[in-house]
Amino acid sequence: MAGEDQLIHTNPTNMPPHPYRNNPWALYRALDEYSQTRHLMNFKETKLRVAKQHLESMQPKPKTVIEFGTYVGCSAIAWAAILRDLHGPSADNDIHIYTFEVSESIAQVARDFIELVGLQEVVHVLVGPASESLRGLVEQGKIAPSGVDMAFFDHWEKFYLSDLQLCEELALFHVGSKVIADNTDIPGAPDYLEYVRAGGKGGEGEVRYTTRSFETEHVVQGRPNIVEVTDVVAVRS
Ligand SMILES: C[S@@+](CC[C@H](N)C(=O)[O-])C[C@H]1O[C@@H](n2cnc3c(N)ncnc32)[C@H](O)[C@@H]1O
Repeated sequence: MAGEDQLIHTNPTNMPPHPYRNNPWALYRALDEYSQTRHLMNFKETKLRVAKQHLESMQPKPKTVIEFGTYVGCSAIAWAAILRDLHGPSADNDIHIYTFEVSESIAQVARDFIELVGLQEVVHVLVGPASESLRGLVEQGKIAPSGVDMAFFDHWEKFYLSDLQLCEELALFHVGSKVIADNTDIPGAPDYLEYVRAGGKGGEGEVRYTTRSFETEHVVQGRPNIVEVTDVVAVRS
């Protein structure tokens, strides 16, 4: 090999490794930092900390997360990193993040980031309205009844309540599952909050919840932003 051929061969292999390759937390932090000065919708680090504590306290350890609203994959990458930290990298084929994004072009950015950090076996991006994607996963047997350990709501707030009720209809929760929701205060999801604060639909044999609003260090419109953490305390009988 000589001349041009040699250059082509050695150049890429001599390049320094990409700083985010196989490093989910480094990419999450870089995106979070970027979001502090530029437009990027993401579940901020100060809020993620609250959610992370809840996930770490779960017994048994959570393995399956569904996420409503992927955008560029920042929070999906964080959920996968948290689960991998909890179970160790050898458990990659046993942990799953299913994340739903309506925009194909945005989903492609997320897939590229997910691949860059080496999480393509763990994070599954599904394109289309979240409710349709979720039904599809259940029909295909990819998510079993009682198979969701945590559901994260971070798409458009008008869908929070109906999509939570779809999870109930599909019997996805078990006692101890968590439902975490962003932006319930601003822009606001009042019907969702009213529902979880009432403990659910009510009535014999229905899914029941307890819920708490956690103030975070992330300030929006002069107030600490809320993360709503809801526990499933009873499932449909
Ligand atoms: C706030 S961003 C998600 C941010 C992401 N969870 C993160 O923290 O990195 C909301 C995303 O939800 C998507 N979305 C809104 N409604 C949706 C729906 N019904 N089904 C699927 N995706 C939806 C939007 O296109 C947008 O990309």
